[in-house]
Amino acid sequence: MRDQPILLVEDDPIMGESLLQRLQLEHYRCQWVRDLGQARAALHERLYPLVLSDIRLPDGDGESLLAAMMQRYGGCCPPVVFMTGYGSIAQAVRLVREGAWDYIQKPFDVDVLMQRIGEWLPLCGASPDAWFGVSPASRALEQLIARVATLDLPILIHGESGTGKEIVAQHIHARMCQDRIGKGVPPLVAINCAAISEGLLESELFGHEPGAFTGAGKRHIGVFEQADGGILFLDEIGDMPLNVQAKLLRVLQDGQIRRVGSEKTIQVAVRLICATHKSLDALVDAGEFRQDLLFRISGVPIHLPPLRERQEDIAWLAHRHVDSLNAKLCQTKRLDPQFLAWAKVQPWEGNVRELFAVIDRAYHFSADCWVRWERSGLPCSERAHAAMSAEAAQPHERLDQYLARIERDYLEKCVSEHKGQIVKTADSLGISRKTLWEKMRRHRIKASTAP
Ligand SMILES: Nc1ncnc2c1ncn2[C@@H]1O[C@H](COP(=O)(O)OP(=O)(O)OP(=O)(O)O)[C@@H](O)[C@H]1O
Repeated sequence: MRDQPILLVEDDPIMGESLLQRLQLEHYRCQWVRDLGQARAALHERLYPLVLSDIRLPDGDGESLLAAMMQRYGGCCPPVVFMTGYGSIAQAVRLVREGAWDYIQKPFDVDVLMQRIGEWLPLCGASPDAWFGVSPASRALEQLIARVATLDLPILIHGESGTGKEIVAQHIHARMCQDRIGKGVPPLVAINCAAISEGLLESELFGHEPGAFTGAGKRHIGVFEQADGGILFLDEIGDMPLNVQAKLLRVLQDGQIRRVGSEKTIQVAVRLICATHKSLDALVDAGEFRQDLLFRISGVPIHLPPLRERQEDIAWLAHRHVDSLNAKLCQTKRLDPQFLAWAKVQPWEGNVRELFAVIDRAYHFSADCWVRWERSGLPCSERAHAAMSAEAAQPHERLDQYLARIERDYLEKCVSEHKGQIVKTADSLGISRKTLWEKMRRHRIKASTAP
């Protein structure tokens, strides 16, 4: 939980600085913004597990912040706690009634605030739980999937390539596993109907007996049997030939399969999730897809919008992907805000798959700690230039704060890598032990940061 930054909205420089330092001392990551406009921009970029905000801001107040958050996230609003002076307690109480998480009255003991943050954060599970995205469309999708994940209905997912259809199937499988803790892991078997030749698809689905056809030397267990008791994910179902569709329909009606070359029927219990990027209705009209099969497989139809229609997800997905690359490669790279401004206006025809591939390239080619659009190898349109200029006009973090943050992160990483051994850490950094101690004291880094 401490890996996710808390958003601090505070216009008073002394209060803001001291809260920032204290939060960092407690090993929380924190992003400090000074007004409502900056808070809105920050909330647009990523999802925070907790927002700690002054109730009175230079360009608005608690009501405007809460309204902006509600409008942005609907019922999935990240928890917000207001810091309020004596004169605005009535307002704070009203805000809690309207959906704020809590309030704390100024002046407060910072130790008490830290203790309460420690209590609030584990309760803030709703927001970091976002697994698909933070756009209203993604949050609505997550809610729908939460409702249908445990129902015994076939699911039909429609969406362009790279929108995350398989991710949805994996999530439903994970939910199924949670429900069956202690009873073994149910299988999840995926097959791409477009990638298998017409002659082999039937055998891949239902299996075959030895000698069933030329080249069928050994018995083969098909994916229906492999997925018995779990989930079968049939990707690109729109590409399934009509004769196989007829056999699939029979299996779905009876719950029984017959291996190719066998007379014996086998009962299977499989939760079916189908996916396609094509319009199955159009295929039905064209006589290329059976309408009765379409009725059977579309118990719950789910549409995944393309990434360009859920722009708010871009920054969230991009940050998550960089975080996972950092974790895998033990790096501390960050996304350049200009990258995000550029990314938001790209068409992303390959959707999330393309976004991740571009980030991979920019990440690996970056010469410093920044993941920049210039390293993506893609051109910059006029629209993207305009978006980047607008981003550049936003107020930025002060240089001294930025440098201090970078120094702290780097020292922490080095101390941890050297398992807290000061002599080795100082040697690796090319500084004296005394300098290292002083820096650690200034940044409140403990030698016990080591694992
Ligand atoms: N919401 C998401 N969160 C995290 N990763 C995602 C998300 N959506 C897609 N991805 C990533 O994008 C890539 C493509 O996802 P996935 O294979 O699920 O898409 P798809 O719609 O099934 O694509 P295709 O139709 O081409 O098979 C994968 O690397 C996946 O991890």
